[in-house]
Amino acid sequence: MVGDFIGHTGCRQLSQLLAVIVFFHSSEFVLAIAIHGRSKFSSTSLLISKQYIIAMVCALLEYAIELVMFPELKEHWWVSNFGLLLVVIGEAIRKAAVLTAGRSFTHTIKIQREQHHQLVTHGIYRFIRHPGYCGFFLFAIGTQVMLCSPISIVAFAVVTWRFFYTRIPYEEFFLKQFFGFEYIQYAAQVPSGLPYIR
Ligand SMILES: C[S@@+](CC[C@H](N)C(=O)[O-])C[C@H]1O[C@@H](n2cnc3c(N)ncnc32)[C@H](O)[C@@H]1O
Repeated sequence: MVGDFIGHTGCRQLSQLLAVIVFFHSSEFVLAIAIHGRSKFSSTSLLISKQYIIAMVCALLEYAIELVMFPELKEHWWVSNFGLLLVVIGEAIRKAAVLTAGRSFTHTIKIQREQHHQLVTHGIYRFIRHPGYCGFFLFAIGTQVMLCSPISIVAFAVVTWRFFYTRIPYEEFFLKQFFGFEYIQYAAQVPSGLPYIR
């Protein structure tokens, strides 16, 4: 019934979106529990905020309007498949970050150093200072490229970039307090992993 209304293209692109979103959030949740334990569980581990839901609803609205008014826009399969590739690369980078940093990777920014908190500079952190954010950035844009939604591609890129533009200096303020010169030296040598963020 719904399939008849949205057609083959809509069915495929929306089911791909649902699959990657469900995989992203459930794997973040499972990894958070595996690494930090059930006692540290909070809804933050699901990474679903009000702003995130609003962004996704707006993206779905754009998709629905374009699917009806400009259906040919959604038929650019090489664009859509490139979006899926971005999603997969983004996921791989992010999960590599979570697994490499282990207990040092928390979903909320630590403002006080905990005993187990070690500076991580190996694995993927040798090449990028913020692989978790870089991965999410690619993932978020990839979801909209996958849907061939031009407005949401730009909106998701701008909104996530702005979010990390303020979050990274805040996070690094505390990392410098925790690890001092070691972090300053590390930050001077390794790029953030996000465009135009030093
Ligand atoms: C959501 S994680 C994100 C980590 C990192 N910004 C990234 O994108 O992969 C945030 C927590 O990771 C910690 N953190 C960030 N970089 C770190 C590093 N290189 N070593 C240890 N802890 C780090 C911060 O103190 C913060 O509490």
